Amino acid sequence: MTAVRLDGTATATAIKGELKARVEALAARGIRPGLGTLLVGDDPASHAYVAGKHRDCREVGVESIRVDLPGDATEEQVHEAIERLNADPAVTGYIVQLPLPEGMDANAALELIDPAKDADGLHPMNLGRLVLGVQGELNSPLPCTPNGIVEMLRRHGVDLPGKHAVVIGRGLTVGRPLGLLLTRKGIDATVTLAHSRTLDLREEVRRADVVVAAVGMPHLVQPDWIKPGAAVLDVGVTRVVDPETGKAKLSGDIAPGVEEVAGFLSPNPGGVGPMTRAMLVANVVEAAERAAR
Ligand SMILES: Nc1nc(=O)c2c([nH]1)NC[C@@H]1CN(c3ccc(C(=O)N[C@@H](CCC(=O)O)C(=O)O)cc3)C=[N+]21
Repeated sequence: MTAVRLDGTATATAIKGELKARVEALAARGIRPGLGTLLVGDDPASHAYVAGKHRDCREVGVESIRVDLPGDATEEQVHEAIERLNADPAVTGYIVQLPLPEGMDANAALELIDPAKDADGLHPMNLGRLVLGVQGELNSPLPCTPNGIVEMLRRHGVDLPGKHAVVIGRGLTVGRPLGLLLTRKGIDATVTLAHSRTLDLREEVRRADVVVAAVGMPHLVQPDWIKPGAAVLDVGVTRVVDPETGKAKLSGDIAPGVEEVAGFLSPNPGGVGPMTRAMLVANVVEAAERAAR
């Protein structure tokens, strides 16, 4: 048996097509959504991610505004850049690309974002609304990766109500908010949020109907951990240098062979990454629609 592929690239393309129509409807009313990105430093992975976000915007007809600061920028300069993005009327939504350089306080930066322009859904007010809105009734932007995961499962008909989801990783951008989203009324999964101190991770994963691995430990999840037919989503990425060739390649958290046991598999790359970017554009379009009402 081979798992059905949860194709994030194709799903994201479909979502972007739907967003393009909504952007055209806004344009007809004279409204132009614009995504800003603030990137500090020269991490090559972060540069590649940000470039992808601008490419997505172009495809959908959303304006994009790029602010890059050098790696030795001071915290004050970063905060000033955030204030300028808050004030710029062309920027209807924006993100502060994480991680910030060592020693810089990411939480302090996130708190400065105007919650109405928070395209990542990571401002404390929007995270608070995610906690408060048990039924999703508060209409606030959702963190892009969790939202992309749920949307991918929904579009592939993966059944969630009452099912047991094991999320591995408790980070700010994936695991922690995903646990909240999956337990929302209407989604209704039963969630185990596992992490580096979980005692018997294999046993937890064995009981899962849905497994989301977002830790950044290459090939952590093995085929004999998977309940036959489970949906498995690979979110973590690690750059692994091949000792023989010296070349870096990307490795996910899911080991080869899992596709023989799982019912659905979201690969990495080509899975949750493109979905994350599509949901970012969706947040910007939704914020513009919300502001227009
Ligand atoms: N404020 C903030 N918001 C984020 O959403 C955020 C962040 N910081 N920091 C880093 C992580 C990582 N992230 C990815 C997004 C897309 C791909 C993606 O599209 N990956 C492609 C491959 C792209 C490539 O090859 O470089 C794929 O999976 O197929 C990957 C990773 C967003 N993040």
